[in-house]
Amino acid sequence: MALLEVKNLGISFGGLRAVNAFEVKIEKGQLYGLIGPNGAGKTTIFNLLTGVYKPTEGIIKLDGVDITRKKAIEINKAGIARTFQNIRLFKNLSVLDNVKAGLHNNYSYSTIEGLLRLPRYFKVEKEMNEKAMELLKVFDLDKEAEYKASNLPYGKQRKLEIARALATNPKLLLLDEPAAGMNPNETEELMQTIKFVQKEFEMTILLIEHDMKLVSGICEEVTVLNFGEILCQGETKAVLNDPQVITAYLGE
Ligand SMILES: Nc1ncnc2c1ncn2[C@@H]1O[C@H](COP(=O)(O)OP(=O)(O)OP(=O)(O)O)[C@@H](O)[C@H]1O
Repeated sequence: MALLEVKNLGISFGGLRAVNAFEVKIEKGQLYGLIGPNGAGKTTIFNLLTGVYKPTEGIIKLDGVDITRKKAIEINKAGIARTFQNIRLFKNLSVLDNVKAGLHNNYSYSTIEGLLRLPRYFKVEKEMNEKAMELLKVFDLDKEAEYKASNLPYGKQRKLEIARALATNPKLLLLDEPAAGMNPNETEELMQTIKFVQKEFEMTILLIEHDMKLVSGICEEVTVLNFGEILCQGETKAVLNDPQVITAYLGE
């Protein structure tokens, strides 16, 4: 059974058909790419998968469970986490607290336990600190744990966003243009990090990306969208060499 199975997904905004008949099957542990020109509908698909938008039609199944009409918070709890095209960190919180914010899905104490600083509060806080530091180490951000998130350089802010998404303990991680605004060295490092997350966390990852080096370097399969429709889908190398894709998208 595929971890993510999407059938006949569509959404219209007024007269605009932003996504039409979108289908995909992503297996557990796969690294999958979603590509296409600006305005093709990629981010809209992420918004549909995460419950930000409700589809006009179609079915979304995560691990066999229909999550199509669930609320965003329920979908996150069911196991889908994401990062955004424009970084959305808690800028004034520390790097550590940003990751801890993601951990609240899985660690909790009651308001009373928190207010009265009961033993459970200290136990849970200690566990959360340890877990958050573990995650920060993975991303080589542990030395900056106490920095304000907004003071991190751009490439590190992007990594922190991924760390925070992983803190929610997802089954599926959605990355929206993770390499946007990065220089080639940062992109290269990010590619290694994404591969590492896939292996180390046995994570299933769906990413939107314009950087073809990144896509061909790490994605096993891709779907190319064009005007909201699937143009081509399958093994990355074959898709990127498809004449239709080259003409419509790569422009070569
Ligand atoms: N809330 C909305 N209301 C109206 N139109 C929308 C809405 N969200 C997206 N669209 C439209 O849907 C189409 C697809 O947009 P989308 O942002 O998904 O494209 P994209 O492939 O992610 O593009 P990019 O690579 O530029 O981020 C665009 O024409 C966009 O203007």
